[in-house]
Amino acid sequence: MSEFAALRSHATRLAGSPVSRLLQDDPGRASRLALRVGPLYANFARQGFDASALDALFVLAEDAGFASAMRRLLDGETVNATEGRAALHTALRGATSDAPFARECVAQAAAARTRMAEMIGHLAASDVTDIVSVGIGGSDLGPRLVADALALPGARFRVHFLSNVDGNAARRTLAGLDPAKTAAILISKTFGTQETLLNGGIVRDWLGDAAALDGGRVYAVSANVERAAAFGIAPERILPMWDWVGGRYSLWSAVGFPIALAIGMDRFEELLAGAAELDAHAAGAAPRENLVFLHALTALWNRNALGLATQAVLPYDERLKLLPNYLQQLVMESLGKSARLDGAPLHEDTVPVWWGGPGTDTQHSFFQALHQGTQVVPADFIGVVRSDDGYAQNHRALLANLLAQTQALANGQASDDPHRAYAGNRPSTLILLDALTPHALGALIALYEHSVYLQSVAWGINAFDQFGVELGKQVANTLLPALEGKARADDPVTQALLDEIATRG
Ligand SMILES: O=P(O)(O)OC[C@H]1O[C@](O)(CO)[C@@H](O)[C@@H]1O
Repeated sequence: MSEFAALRSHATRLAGSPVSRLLQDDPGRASRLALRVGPLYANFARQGFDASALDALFVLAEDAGFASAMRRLLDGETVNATEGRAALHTALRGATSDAPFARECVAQAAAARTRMAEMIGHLAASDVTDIVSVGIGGSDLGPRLVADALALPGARFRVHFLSNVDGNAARRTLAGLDPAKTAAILISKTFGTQETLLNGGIVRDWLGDAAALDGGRVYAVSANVERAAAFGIAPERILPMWDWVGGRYSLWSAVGFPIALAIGMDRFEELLAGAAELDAHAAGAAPRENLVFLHALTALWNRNALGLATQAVLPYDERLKLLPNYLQQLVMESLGKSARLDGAPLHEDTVPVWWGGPGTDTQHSFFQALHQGTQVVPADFIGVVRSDDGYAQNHRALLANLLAQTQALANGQASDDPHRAYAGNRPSTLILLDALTPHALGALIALYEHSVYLQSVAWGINAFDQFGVELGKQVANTLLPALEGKARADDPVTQALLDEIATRG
């Protein structure tokens, strides 16, 4: 029997044992299924596995080679086999390997940070007050999340993010900004992304003569210096990216330039240190004490043993409201695959659909479905123990709601009235940050990065390519002439739609 089949037989055995019963039968469960790593605490006691199912999960971890896979990642081996590359985002935040290539990458990352700090100093000495960061996907979501989560009132720079090719995004972003006090950063690993080039052009034109102030107010972060230079950005204002870092794993690199501008270089370094703490833990902790292993195994349990098709992420902190958006790319672009590394088809389901939003708002939108819908949705609840917002009563209410929801989802409540009955047994993991510091956020994001990687290892897929997004881009390019009326679409439905647009346009 395969490890996955073994998991399913445990799920069948446990079908009549809801989480509330597992907790009754095993009073030590609430504390035994909890782990702490630095600023993170995670409790898995409300997930549906018992001790022997957990044993089976750790057999899977052993057979899939979780520990050696972590080592291969950190040592810079070619874990992105379909593109023949390493995925050394860990080298951006600390020296966790003695492998020569990994050490060389650590040095390159440090040199880029030094240049970035110099640029920040230069901007700080200017009269620039606002920064427009132009990028999309991995060149946007991470910086946007972290800047939004950690920027403090009264920061030296206001940082704005522009991603969508919809011109309304540019119009809204630039409204109210003064070109004489604004600098722009174009972030694109390839410097070939349609959205970023179009929006970058809009911002450059909007800056007008101001673009040349202070020796140049348009910066780039890219692995393609030639294309960035052809766009008109001087090489001394181009920070590097490398093919050994995937876009969605790149916020720790110079892609984090807007983060460092928003929160300061010192706090950016703290963010990296938090991630490095998780890197060391993931690579060094024993399997049973390894938070990353347990998080990944829980995801595999819910997906492959229980067959649950979606996963919610519910941050109970307004500052983390963009975390679900960020995780959607990290998880679904990494794990949305149907072919194994060797090209063979997969016989297990891979990524569930990730979705979510911040509590308590979402309690008043989609939580009804979590409590009484016919689909069981496992959830990661994320809370912050200490808050410095100055509203202690609100914070207690926030935490009370967080704890109440996880409890109600797990335990349910019987009623003779089916409309008022709660089935319970809805799995969740509760992750608590001591406080929302750069260090803790770095650790949290690294936890998800490594959990995603280990899930890919269990499924035998590549977490670091994204060929699935290419076809749509190619088709869109072929349709540009059709939208100008200069060509016809090959596809009859698309042509009918083009005709409709032409009639109404
Ligand atoms: O940084 P680039 O090259 O502009 O790419 C942006 C994003 O586009 C994608 O290729 C597809 O969404 C992502 O993987 C990437 O993060």
